[in-house]
Amino acid sequence: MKVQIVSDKQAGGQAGFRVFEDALQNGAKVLGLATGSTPVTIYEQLAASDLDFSQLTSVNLDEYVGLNADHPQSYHYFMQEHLFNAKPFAHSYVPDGADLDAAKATSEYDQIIAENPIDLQLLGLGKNGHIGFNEPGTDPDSTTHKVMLTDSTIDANARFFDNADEVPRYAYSMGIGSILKAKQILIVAYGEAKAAAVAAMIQGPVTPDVPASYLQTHPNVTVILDEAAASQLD
Ligand SMILES: N[C@@H]1[C@@H](O)[C@H](O)[C@@H](COP(=O)(O)O)O[C@@H]1O
Repeated sequence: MKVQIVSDKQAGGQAGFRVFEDALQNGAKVLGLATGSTPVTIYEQLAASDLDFSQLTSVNLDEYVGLNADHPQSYHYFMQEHLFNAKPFAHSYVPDGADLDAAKATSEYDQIIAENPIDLQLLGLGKNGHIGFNEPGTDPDSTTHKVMLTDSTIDANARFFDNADEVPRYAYSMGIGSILKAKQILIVAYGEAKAAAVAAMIQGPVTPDVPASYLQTHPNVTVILDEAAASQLD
């Protein structure tokens, strides 16, 4: 894993932007995208750049089950606001949270990933070491699946909703196995609250207790951290 430590989120946005720029220069055609607060500064840089995504495909990691694409807290809506309005792709895929038939929604998404192998996958990191919505205990070979969110993830995401009762209890998420198939992975984390998960991801054992630790098994991972997120590394 290549670890890059930056001063703050703005510098992280620039560093992340350069990883995208290099990937595009090297011919990347399919970008795996993520939501959450962490990628926002990268999307600001991408949106303001002269990079052209109009011939590319994006594939997002996850979506809440039960939210329509036009719900302001859906990940569809987030992507529209933070990137796609400014930089439309030829095709953008996000799991269909409005489809309550989990077997159908997840198998259709696996088909999309199979047809669009991901060149660069962007990831944020959950405080409990989750990636996408792959909570601790998830099978490392998992493909797209329906996830019951943990209380810690519901609490962490409650800030985006009027109250915790409104946070959906389930999500569709690409699996750890799907994520590890990407040719290149960029994972970003900021702040003290992520420090323990960062140390476990990079220096701990590879274990289902820390889904992000499986990134140690991937040959091309870049990690961007601010100093607070890096503070528990040896
Ligand atoms: N499903 C998302 C993850 O993809 C994200 O990485 C994580 C961290 O979010 P944040 O970047 O806001 O800290 O939260 C959510 O659970």
